[in-house]
Amino acid sequence: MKTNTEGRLVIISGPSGAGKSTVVRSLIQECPLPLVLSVSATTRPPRPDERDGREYYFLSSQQFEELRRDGQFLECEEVFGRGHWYGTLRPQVTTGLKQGQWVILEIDVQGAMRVLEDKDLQPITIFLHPGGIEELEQRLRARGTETEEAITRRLEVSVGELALMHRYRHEVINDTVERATSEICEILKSYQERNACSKS
Ligand SMILES: Nc1nc2c(ncn2[C@@H]2O[C@H](COP(=O)(O)OP(=O)(O)O)[C@@H](O)[C@H]2O)c(=O)[nH]1
Ligand SMILES: Nc1ncnc2c1ncn2[C@@H]1O[C@H](COP(=O)(O)OP(=O)(O)O)[C@@H](O)[C@H]1O
Repeated sequence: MKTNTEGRLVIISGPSGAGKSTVVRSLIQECPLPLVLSVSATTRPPRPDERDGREYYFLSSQQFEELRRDGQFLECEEVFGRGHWYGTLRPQVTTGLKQGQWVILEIDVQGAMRVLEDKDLQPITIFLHPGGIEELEQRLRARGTETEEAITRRLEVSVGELALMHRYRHEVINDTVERATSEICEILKSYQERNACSKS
């Protein structure tokens, strides 16, 4: 049983372009809980506005493989099947939880399913999506970070991801960043209250 001295694990998934990074950034700023983002490792190249250690730890395939062999990943996946690997670094999670933080994993659906296999972790699971494929496509294009081929691939993958939405405890529509942030914050606060009740 989790207690509120221990921190919680929070998984936020959703298709590429749903607004996960934007909403998570806003959540960490606005929500009065000790939230922290687990910074994943990836072999994909950084986008122009991304910094090593902030959005991701950007690693070579060899560095990633070494960490994998060393058991440093809680889970890792080749997302989008294009040779780019992503993984949750175990120390990011264990250190945060020990310090009483609520550690957010912004990870894909397959990675989330792997984390759910560990019955001790009891993550709060949230699926974020923009309400429609057309909106998703528009946001991906507006972000201007992907090639046409990458956008097509991401939209193809999103169909499979949306089909697994029912595996998440909460579904949140990112219509506006402010509203989605507020809804997720309320969801998380409801768990804090449950934790407090289970202590008495
Ligand atoms: N399994 C897993 N997926 C991750 C991890 N980090 C990021 N992802 C997912 O990888 C996918 C691609 O991320 P990214 O390249 O940043 O593109 P974006 O989602 O379009 O911003 C998204 O679904 C992320 O949630 C991780 O550590 N593990
Ligand atoms: N509620 C929203 N309404 C309109 N645009 C949004 C909204 N949330 C995010 N965006 C924009 O959509 C694009 C994708 O958001 P991003 O956070 O990068 O998505 P993800 O991390 O899920 O791939 C970005 O350009 C972002 O500014």
